[in-house]
Amino acid sequence: MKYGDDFVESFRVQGFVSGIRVRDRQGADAVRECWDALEAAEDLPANGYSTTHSRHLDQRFVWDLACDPKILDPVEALIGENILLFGTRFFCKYGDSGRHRVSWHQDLDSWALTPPVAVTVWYAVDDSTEQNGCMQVIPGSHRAELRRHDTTADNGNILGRGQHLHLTEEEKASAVPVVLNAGEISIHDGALLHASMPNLSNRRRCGLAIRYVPAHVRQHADLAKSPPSKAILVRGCDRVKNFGVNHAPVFS
Ligand SMILES: O=C(O)CCC(=O)C(=O)O
Ligand SMILES: [Fe+2]
Repeated sequence: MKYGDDFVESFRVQGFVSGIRVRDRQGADAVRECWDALEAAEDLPANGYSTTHSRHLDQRFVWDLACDPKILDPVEALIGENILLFGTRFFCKYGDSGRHRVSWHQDLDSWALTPPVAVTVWYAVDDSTEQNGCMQVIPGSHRAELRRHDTTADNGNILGRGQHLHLTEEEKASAVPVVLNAGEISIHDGALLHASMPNLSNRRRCGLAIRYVPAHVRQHADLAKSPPSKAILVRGCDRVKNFGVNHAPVFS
């Protein structure tokens, strides 16, 4: 099996994997063109960054990525065969602004999940490098407790609630960049400490975060800090229906 014990063990120890190619060059160009078109059609702000949520519900290219076996196969190896798509979000930082960034955080902080199990796939729409502000992660940090996040207003921080964590200098020094070519993904554990620094280049850096949970998790909607998820079954079966039944979008 392609995603066997070594793959799972590496994820268990490090809290992330990266460099998995899910679209060839032509396919990656097609995704980028779809994002370019969406950006233009909706006049998504180009004054530093743009971000938009849940576009798997109305954009076929996002839905197709979220259901692609090339993505679901490694996700299945990590969270099991019954998989709910929990959410999607574009994170796009434009060059030259040198200000917009994603603060240090753990994804699970917002979601009130029991058990706290979730993974985020980050699909590189553009090449993502240290110069244009690729994601940074702290390997192994997912094995500690979830931390209490501060929420300080800071309009350079792309995260909606301004949530952030203060890291020690030692922790920051252990961060590693997750460099990806367009068409590749990384996957990180919902408890992993991660961030991304400002885009100091003149090249856009767009990525699509795709979140998945196993069907057995429960969300305490009253405790969640972001809107409750309308999670959709994308592989396997859901016997418990903790999120109700949310239908897949239909595209004409
Ligand atoms: O795209 C980024 O810079 C950060 C993404 C992120 O925080 C996530 O995918 O969970
Ligand atoms: Fe995140």
